[in-house]
Amino acid sequence: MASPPRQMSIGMNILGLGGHGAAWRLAEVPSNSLLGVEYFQNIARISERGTLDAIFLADGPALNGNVATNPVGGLEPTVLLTAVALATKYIGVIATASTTYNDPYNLARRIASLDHISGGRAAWNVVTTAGDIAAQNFGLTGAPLHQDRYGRAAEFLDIAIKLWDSWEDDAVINDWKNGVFADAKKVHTIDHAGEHFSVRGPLNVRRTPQGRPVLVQAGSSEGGKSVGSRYADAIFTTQTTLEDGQAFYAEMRNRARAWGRDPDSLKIMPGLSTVIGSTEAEAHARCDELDSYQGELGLAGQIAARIGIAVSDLDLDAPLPWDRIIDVRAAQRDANTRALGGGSHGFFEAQINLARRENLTVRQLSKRIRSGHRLAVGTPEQIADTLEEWFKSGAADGFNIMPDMFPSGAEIFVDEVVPLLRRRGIFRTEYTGTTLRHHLGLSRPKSQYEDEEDCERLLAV
Ligand SMILES: Cc1cc2nc3c(=O)[nH]c(=O)nc-3n(C[C@H](O)[C@H](O)[C@H](O)COP(=O)(O)O)c2cc1C
Repeated sequence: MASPPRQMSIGMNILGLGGHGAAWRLAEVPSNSLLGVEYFQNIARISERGTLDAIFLADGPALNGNVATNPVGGLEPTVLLTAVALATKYIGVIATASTTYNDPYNLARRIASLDHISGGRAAWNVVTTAGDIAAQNFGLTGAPLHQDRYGRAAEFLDIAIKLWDSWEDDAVINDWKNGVFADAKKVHTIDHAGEHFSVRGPLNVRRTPQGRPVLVQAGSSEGGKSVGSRYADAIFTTQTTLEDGQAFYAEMRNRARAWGRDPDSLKIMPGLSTVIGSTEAEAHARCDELDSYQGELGLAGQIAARIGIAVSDLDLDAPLPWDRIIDVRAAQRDANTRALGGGSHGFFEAQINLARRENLTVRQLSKRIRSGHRLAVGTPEQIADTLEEWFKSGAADGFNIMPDMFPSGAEIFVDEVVPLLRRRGIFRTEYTGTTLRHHLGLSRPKSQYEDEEDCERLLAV
């Protein structure tokens, strides 16, 4: 029987009041909407109307960014997404949480709770959290070294998966007449003793509707790619050119294969920042208006922050200072330094690759990147074209969309772009399941302890 046509996955990344740093200046809603749930529930309903796979919340345990010029900060994602899940029925909810500044038991429990409450729509975007500001909220002077962060992340994920598996699916018997609630042999301690953690288990939350919540991973350094290809169900990434997208996509599938995984079990979802207008001129006018609030230095400042060079050291009309860039990259690659303040290699590479491939000046580069991701400014057809191109040319299985402003940017995408993707046969016209794993085309994993049980049962024969 012919397999169903390959369909792309789409997440809606709710970055504050919009993916553009100046969104709050033209805000369609008051900035204190970020402290309520209605704003996020509304965007989730719009996204669900467009049969998107999930909404996504980035996060970090620090007040990052300049509070003098931006409404930075925000509600904690797992708490907020619980309220969003209750206001929706199908759309997935992806919460970002750090492996560096959490402990496995509590975080595994929180995400499992969200999966039960949402009826199997929860995902955890696994980050190790770059930057020194967060570190200083947890008794450290600076971000731990890259390889230390990812070493901890790998062990953290091992534990979280064991905890989520610690109740077998048929552990609960609920025989109230005879007073037997569960088969205790099917609720397992995990007895983990490792370099960073020791955790007894079991989890005090039963196995979730998805078996395990979906694991998303964001971080494209060597460590990030290793952890992502080994554990993640989906990768949120940031390539800015089609060539780099294709290279990353192929590399991650090969890495997954090397871990003994089916490469189709790993969905690659690059970010895309969008500014959409009914005409190209209208889209650019909308973008220029937003840009005018940030000014060229403000836009260049975002580039500077991600490459670890002061904006005052950049000449807007010149290319990036490649000699300095090479030094930063060398320091970054030196496992014993904390170049970029421990910042993201992924964002660093994404920016310099675009600048180098197209020989862009700083000013030109700053017009092509928003929130660290590739920026598409144009009509709904042009947005659908670039999504289709990346999807069909081996650069993406889906995308994490970051509209310039909410809610209008989400509405335009859902009402104007989604119908085009459907007509092209590359996106769903309706939900055919109720869990996020189903939407993403992922199977429901068995508990690792079932295998053990099966082995013991077989041995006992
Ligand atoms: C696409 C993308 C999204 C990210 N989102 C977050 C985030 O929401 N919160 C966070 O603390 N780190 C985020 N990061 C950074 C990494 O997860 C992590 O902090 C890591 O240290 C740096 O990433 P790297 O592996 O690219 O160097 C993101 C990185 C990428 C590439």
